[in-house]
Amino acid sequence: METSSTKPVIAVTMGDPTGVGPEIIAKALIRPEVNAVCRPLVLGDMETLERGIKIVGAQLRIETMGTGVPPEATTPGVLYLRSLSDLSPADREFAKPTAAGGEAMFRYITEAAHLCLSGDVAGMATAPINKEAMNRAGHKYPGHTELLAELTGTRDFVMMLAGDRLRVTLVTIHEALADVPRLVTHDKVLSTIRITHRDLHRYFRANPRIAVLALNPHCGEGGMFGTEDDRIIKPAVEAARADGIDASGPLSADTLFHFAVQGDYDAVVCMYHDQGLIPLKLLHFDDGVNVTLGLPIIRTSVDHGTAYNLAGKGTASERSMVAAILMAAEMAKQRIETYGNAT
Ligand SMILES: NC(=O)c1ccc[n+]([C@@H]2O[C@H](COP(=O)([O-])OP(=O)(O)OC[C@H]3O[C@@H](n4cnc5c(N)ncnc54)[C@H](O)[C@@H]3O)[C@@H](O)[C@H]2O)c1
Ligand SMILES: N[C@H](C(=O)O)[C@H](O)COP(=O)(O)O
Repeated sequence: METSSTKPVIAVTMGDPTGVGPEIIAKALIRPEVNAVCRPLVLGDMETLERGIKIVGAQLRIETMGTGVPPEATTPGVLYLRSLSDLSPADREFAKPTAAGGEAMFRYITEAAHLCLSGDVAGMATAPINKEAMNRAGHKYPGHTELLAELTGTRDFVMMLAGDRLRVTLVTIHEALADVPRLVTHDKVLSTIRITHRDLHRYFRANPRIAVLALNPHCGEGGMFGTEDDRIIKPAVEAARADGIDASGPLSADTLFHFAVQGDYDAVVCMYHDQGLIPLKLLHFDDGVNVTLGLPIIRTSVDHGTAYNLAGKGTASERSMVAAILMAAEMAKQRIETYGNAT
């Protein structure tokens, strides 16, 4: 069990074996700032990780662990691995994800979640997966977020993408744009605001200032460009304010981010995926972190995908992977200090 005196163990899932995950993990795990604050335990495939280490030229050797976690005094230059697959060369061909690879991705994620729930590790950080391949393996989830919500029995959860100048949370995630107006309901907006407030308060700052975006241009212009802002979003913000949450909105999305990055808000609640992720990745593509709020476990992730055009070249940036691991370790430290344990 984690205690405040030890560096937290963070499970790092390898993700898609045909993407850049193994390479950015190898690059991240030789970074001194990572090993200074946590003990990474990689969940993945031995041969795929060996290949990633070789491609990036990292001074790392793999030490496999059937059970257990890395020792409190980890050895520099060691990648501690729980090997959970034995993929064939055909399933490890760059940029050609397969169903067997999708099954392996699913296994890495589920094992990491179980280790978090049992308290064996303090949190998890995920490398990118190919959702379509995981679906081809029979696991019908839009991504990690929904799978982890099911594994942890979480009904209300929120995707947050965070950098040091901007944090966005999403009312709707991987939905067709045509479906968004129907999915932006009073309860969903209010629940997103509440979870954003609760977890920002828990992990990042007291009484966070939360901006809530309008769905329509210029907040619907009095109904000329849509009525969801007045009819649905405004009452939800009012209900959040009645809870004592410092929420403002609905606010016009085209100008709000200018003020948010100046520090006027601690988070921006966005109505749909690209409304929030375009400005976030414009500003923080290199160092942004995807955090799943509302779960009983700590989960962070890179803010990018499998980068197939870079897979095997050793050129993909590890900065977001590093930021995700560091954020998971910081959140775990906060939790251990507050509650005595990380789960
Ligand atoms: N966290 C995740 O699991 C996650 C996130 C987004 C997309 N995906 C999946 O990844 C696959 C490809 O998606 P996509 O092409 O839309 O997005 P992508 O992020 O893989 O690629 C978009 C662009 O960003 C570049 N890029 C991505 N990561 C980079 C890095 N670390 N360093 C340098 N450049 C980087 C890529 O080279 C590409 O030019 C899809 O299957 C998608 O579902 C997974
Ligand atoms: N929407 C995320 C992004 O653009 O980075 C990404 O698809 C990850 O989703 P999951 O963490 O649920 O796989």
